[in-house]
Amino acid sequence: MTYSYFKGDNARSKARDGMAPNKRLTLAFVQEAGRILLGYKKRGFGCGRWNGFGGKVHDGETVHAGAVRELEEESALIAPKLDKVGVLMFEFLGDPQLMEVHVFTTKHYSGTPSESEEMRPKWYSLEEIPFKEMWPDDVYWFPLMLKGKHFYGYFTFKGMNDIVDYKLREVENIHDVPIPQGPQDTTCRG
Ligand SMILES: CNc1ncnc2c1ncn2[C@@H]1O[C@H](COP(=O)(O)OP(=O)(O)OP(=O)(O)O)[C@@H](O)[C@H]1O
Repeated sequence: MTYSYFKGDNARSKARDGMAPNKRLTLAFVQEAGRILLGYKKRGFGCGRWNGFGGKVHDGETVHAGAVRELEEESALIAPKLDKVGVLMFEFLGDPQLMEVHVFTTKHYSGTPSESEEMRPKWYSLEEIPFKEMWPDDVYWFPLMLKGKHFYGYFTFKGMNDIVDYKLREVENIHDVPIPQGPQDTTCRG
């Protein structure tokens, strides 16, 4: 039996036999009264979409530390007190590796948003969030995040644009949510 353990965060992730460990990523949103900071992804995964700031958690780094680091690298904002509010799992049909995205928010930061090689930041009023130019899952869970709720979601994608199945629920405490390893949906999709 092969287990692979990750350091940090509340739960150890382990990979079942022969299964690739999840890709762990962060996603951080800075909010102010009536507005939210988004970044236009200039390259790589999600290129051409508006999103929060984040990226891969490094080996030996906690998820929280990864979120703080990525936010600073991509937006130049320093926010050491990010609150974890959500976990989003993404299955891309045909890919045995799940993406595990840890979502954070904060209203406390220092610095001025500035463009990085990866992201172009812009404040959006809460009425003008550009969902059509964002990942298609965002429109489902953003309302929970904006209401200050904790949430867990599992989205199954076909390609980069189509959600073929999803589950989303509000949770009492995001730190107690078990994180699946490997695709969970056993439905036959022909
Ligand atoms: C599928 N639906 C999705 N919905 C909302 N957000 C999504 C997402 N899928 C990925 N994300 C986020 O997109 C960023 C990618 O980051 P990504 O560029 O891969 O990471 P990182 O900066 O480490 O990359 P490089 O080192 O430049 O390769 C990262 O915040 C991640 O949470």
